[in-house]
Amino acid sequence: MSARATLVPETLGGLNCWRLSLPGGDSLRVAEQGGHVLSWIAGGRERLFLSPRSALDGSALDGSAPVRGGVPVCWPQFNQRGDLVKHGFARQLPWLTTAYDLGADAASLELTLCSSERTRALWPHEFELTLRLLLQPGRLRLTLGARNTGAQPLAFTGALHSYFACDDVAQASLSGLQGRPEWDSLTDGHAQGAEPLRFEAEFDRVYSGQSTPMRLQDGAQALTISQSDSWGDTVVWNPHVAKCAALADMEADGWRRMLCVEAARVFEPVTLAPGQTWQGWQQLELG
Ligand SMILES: O=P(O)(O)OC[C@H]1O[C@@H](O)[C@H](O)[C@@H](O)[C@@H]1O
Repeated sequence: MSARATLVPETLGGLNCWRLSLPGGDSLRVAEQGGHVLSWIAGGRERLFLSPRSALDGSALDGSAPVRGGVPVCWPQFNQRGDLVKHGFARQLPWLTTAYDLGADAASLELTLCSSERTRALWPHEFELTLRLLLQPGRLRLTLGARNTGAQPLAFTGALHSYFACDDVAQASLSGLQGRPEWDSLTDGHAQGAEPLRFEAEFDRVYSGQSTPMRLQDGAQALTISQSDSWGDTVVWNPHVAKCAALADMEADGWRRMLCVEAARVFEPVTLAPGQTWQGWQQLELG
């Protein structure tokens, strides 16, 4: 019989996690807190950035310190575009593990966050949010699904806020956003995406319009990042020196080792009628 994928519980700091591993060596570490992917090892190398100063002690559970790195699930609000806590509450609440499937060449894990007294105190809506992680050799697909389980319409924005590991972001480039409408949140300027993007200063921009696969080149390493059109926007963020220094959960030179490329819904909220569902994915692939 051929070897199959494994799913093993482990802890990181004070967080309950799962390690999902393929027989070929690729693996994923996911925390139940936030449904937060903390690590993706593919091709023998860590592909996600996780700040060593990140709060991994569960302090995020009181809403004060989300984990810095990996793939935070920002929902039901992107950034400060609403009355909720920045980037929404989903990244700071405990999720449940609801399904898994362990094959020889593929494995998946599903985590779910449902509305509760705690979420209703923050946001008066009934919902079911699922994150399905599909791991294959050299590839990870993250699919976020939202269902309105209440009797009233609900509207949300959000993101899969992926932090990619870089050897040196100042030498890295991101291509695939050429010509897309660009909004620079630092200057409030509008332009069109340049080809390729480079990161020599603080960078915080939103690209709207139809997405095509992007390629992150970091030295000899390349990653193809794609997303479903249901997201609508792509956010590219790097804090650079000064903003990084203001983030207590980042090391001084942490900005050099990361680039966020986020599948996002920023400008136009998704509205779900009672019973309606929405899905959006981001896929990461070596090469
Ligand atoms: O520090 P946080 O809440 O995780 O947010 C990080 C960044 O997230 C990005 O998505 C935003 O575009 C930035 O403006 C923001 O600073």
